[in-house]
Amino acid sequence: MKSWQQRFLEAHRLQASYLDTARRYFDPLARMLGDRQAQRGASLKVALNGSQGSGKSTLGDYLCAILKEDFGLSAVALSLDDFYLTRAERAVLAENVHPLLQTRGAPGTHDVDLLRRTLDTLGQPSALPVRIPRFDKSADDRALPEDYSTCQAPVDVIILEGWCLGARSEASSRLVKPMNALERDEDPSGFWRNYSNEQLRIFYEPFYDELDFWVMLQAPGFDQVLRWRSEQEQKLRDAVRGQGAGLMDDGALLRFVQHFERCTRQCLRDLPGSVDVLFKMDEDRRIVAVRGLEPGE
Ligand SMILES: Nc1ncnc2c1ncn2[C@@H]1O[C@H](COP(=O)(O)OP(=O)(O)OP(=O)(O)O)[C@@H](O)[C@H]1O
Repeated sequence: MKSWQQRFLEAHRLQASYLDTARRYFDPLARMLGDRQAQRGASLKVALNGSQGSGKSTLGDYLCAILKEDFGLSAVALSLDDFYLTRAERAVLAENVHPLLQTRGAPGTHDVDLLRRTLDTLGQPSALPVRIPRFDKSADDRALPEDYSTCQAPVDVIILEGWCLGARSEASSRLVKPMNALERDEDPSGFWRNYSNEQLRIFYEPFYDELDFWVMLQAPGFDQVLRWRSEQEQKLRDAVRGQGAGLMDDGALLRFVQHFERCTRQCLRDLPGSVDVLFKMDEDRRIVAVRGLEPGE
């Protein structure tokens, strides 16, 4: 095992078996990204979609590490979650558009313009390090600029991961029937989901055209997403050992996940056919099928 791999496993508290998966699937993906970047001769912007808890940020970090250590390329991984509108901006939307927009998550609660500017800046030579926004989930607000991370540009490979990255607007006829209790009880007129849908059409879809390469970690289904999310919540509870004020119980978690359900289901249904590389996963996050890439030995 290489020393950077050892550091990676320790930092992510992963079993060594992650490296078996990586050797077979993620190393060939890194090679592919390196080749694409060389062909472009400029920054390669990679989109990584996967439902909540599917392993996106872990994969993003792994790809950055291998691209740097084994391929000598500069790389950075960003999360769409770091580009949520501030709490105050969402309060204005909640007041003026729909109360559900106070909750971060659905399309319409990201600052797509800030995201686009950040990615562009990371692709251009710059004398000063580029500042990358960070969202503080415990405060439910964007962190102060002095707490942003920084990165030296230009970056060869920029990886952007997000659970709704790639979600597209739908025909309004598909929005009529509520998908869950949250939509039925808190958005009976459908105004919230139509607003979100319009945001996808106007802001997110044009942004997708600026991304060069698409990867998806496909969960086995939406029910699994809830299970993964509650596992994560349990780990957080264990980590804070009883001081878990602000952490969600099962009812709160179910309501929270319902904010994401429509887009997550849509991505699971529609994205697999259009991404460059697709990894299908089982409930233990084992890769059971792959498309768009020749697995290694
Ligand atoms: N290939 C894998 N095999 C086993 N466990 C994994 C794998 N990838 C990630 N994990 C574990 O799954 C959990 C979720 O991973 P991660 O945080 O990367 O997911 P995510 O998609 O970024 O989640 P979120 O959307 O909630 O931020 C972590 O505990 C991580 O260690």
